[in-house]
Amino acid sequence: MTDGNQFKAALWSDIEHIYQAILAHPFITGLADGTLPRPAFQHFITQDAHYLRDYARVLTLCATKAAHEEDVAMFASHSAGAVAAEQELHAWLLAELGTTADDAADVPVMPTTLAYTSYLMASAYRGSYAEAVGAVLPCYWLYARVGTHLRAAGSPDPLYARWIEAYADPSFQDVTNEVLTAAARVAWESSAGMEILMRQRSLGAARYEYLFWDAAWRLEEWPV
Ligand SMILES: Cc1ncc(CO)c(N)n1
Repeated sequence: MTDGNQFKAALWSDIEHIYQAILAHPFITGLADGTLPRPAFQHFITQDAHYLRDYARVLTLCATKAAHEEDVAMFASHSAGAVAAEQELHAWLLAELGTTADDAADVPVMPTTLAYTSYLMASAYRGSYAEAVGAVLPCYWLYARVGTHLRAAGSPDPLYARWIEAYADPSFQDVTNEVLTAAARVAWESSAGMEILMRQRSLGAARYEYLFWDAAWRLEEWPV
């Protein structure tokens, strides 16, 4: 029931402090200035490859729940195309890091990765279309914003620069804008109560986005 632009502004104001915390995190500042230790980057890419497998499934659930056929097609295409492009990038980065996507797939899914993908799965399976969109929106939005922010300075490390380029790329900005448009429309078509649930799902996902960087920085493993 809220106007689209107003709703987008509300969603961003909910998560902006998390975006600022991400930009200030040593993982991100290290990507930009090239000081991020390679093991932390490898941990991140390895866990992100696990993440993307479930993320693709979650996007198909968004497609299934969508009310409008454009949204069905959009989420199905992101699940198949956009995620595949990221997996290709990851396979290339893993090769440059001296390993392979197959070997990375054998590394256990670490606690934060499991928590985040479980959160997305639960939001999409159990929630409404609005809640499912709320949960996936920060995945797009924060990466698009982080990529754009980092591109301004680039990175002296060629692998980190390549990663930054992928998310600053207009194609990633385009898919993000498509989902923002869908989010604004579903809010407009939803009740005030559902808008609140959608914003809660988005805030939770944004918190996991922060934790995901932090887990890589800490080289998180299962303590037991
Ligand atoms: C954890 C995470 N969030 C968002 C994206 C962007 O799709 C990604 N690759 N990984």
